[in-house]
Amino acid sequence: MPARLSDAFKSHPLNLQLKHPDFSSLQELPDSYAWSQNDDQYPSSPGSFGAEQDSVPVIDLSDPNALKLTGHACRTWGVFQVTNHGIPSKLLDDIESAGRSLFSLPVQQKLKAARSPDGISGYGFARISSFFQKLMWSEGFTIVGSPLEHFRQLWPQDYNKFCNIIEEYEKVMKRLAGRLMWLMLGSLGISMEDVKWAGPKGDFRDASAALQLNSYPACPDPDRAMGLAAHTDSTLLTILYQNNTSGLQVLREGTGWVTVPPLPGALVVNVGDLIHILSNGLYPSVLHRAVVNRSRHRLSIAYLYGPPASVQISPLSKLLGPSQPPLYRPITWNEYLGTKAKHFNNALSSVLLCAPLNALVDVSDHNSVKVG
Ligand SMILES: C=C1C[C@]23C[C@H]1CC[C@H]2[C@@]12CCC[C@@](C)(C(=O)O1)[C@H]2[C@@H]3C(=O)O
Ligand SMILES: O=C(O)CCC(=O)C(=O)O
Ligand SMILES: [Fe+2]
Repeated sequence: MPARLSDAFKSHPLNLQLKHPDFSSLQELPDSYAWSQNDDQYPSSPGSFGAEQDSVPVIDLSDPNALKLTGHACRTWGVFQVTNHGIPSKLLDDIESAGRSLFSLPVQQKLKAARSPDGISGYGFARISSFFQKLMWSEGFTIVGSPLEHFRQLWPQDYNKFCNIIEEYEKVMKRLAGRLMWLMLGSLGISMEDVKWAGPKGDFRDASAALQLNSYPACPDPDRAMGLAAHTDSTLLTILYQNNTSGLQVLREGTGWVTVPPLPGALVVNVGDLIHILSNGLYPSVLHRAVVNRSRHRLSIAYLYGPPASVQISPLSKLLGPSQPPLYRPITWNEYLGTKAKHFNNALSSVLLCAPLNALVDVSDHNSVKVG
């Protein structure tokens, strides 16, 4: 029986089944949602006001320099936005309205499609909620494999229409993700023969993925609430569509939290932990979070892209040499998700092989490998 992404959490069930609130009925922030500095170990936003030059790179995929620009963005930021990506704006509108329709269903209806404690798909709080004392001001819906059964529960009449949108969205995102993989890896001098699991056509045919719909309702006390706590994605890369409301922030060394502004038609691409491992730390995964605001409902749709579930991911041999020993041990995607479920933001260091001394210090501004 080959490994399946949907089984990733079978041996890591979540013990807390949280009660789901009706956000719109809350006029005040309940204490269970009020975060203080201690609830999040990361610096709060000093911001980068006016620092025009310190903004997340935007890459036009039709630019002849896209390969170089992508490599540079991955080394220095771990995140960038792409334009001219070829995803039809109608499809982005459709997935946004599907998300809107889902989250505006009555709580009782949404709970019919609740994620089970050891499952990956369904409605609920973000999985990482279990690592925090306070609740996050958000709800999510995760799709791995067919959403048919859950959608039948949510929309007994219209489930087909929504299934078709998801299917189409996953199809085009898979293609874009493969293209982005080659821009990222190509920039490191990696080609098809170096990545056997990319398949005979190099199209990452057997890649797996999860689709995460995130909803952040308007919040009566946004400065004390957290939409989605700081994390890195346990993926090769993540392609994020955000509606016209800002909230995504990335942690930039030396600057603090930098907002990734929604640009009409653009998509955000994050470097995930598995590219961090593949690139032997040359492309560090980016720590990011979502904040909320007082007046606007925010939606985001994350396409979480990973390798075929049973492939062992390890630093690419072309990137290794006598002075570049492998920093990480081989690990499959499922195994990594299990590690994340146990160690959360220390998952990457738990895969670290004995660290050479020069990896413990900053070797350059942004290429440092953090331990612990
Ligand atoms: C394939 C994935 C990646 C997961 C777990 C599993 C399905 C849902 C993903 C997310 C989506 C929301 C943030 C995150 C941190 C979470 O809580 O659930 C992600 C997590 C990860 O990137 O670790
Ligand atoms: O909503 C956002 O902007 C971030 C979502 C995210 O980080 C995720 O789904 O992994
Ligand atoms: Fe994320």
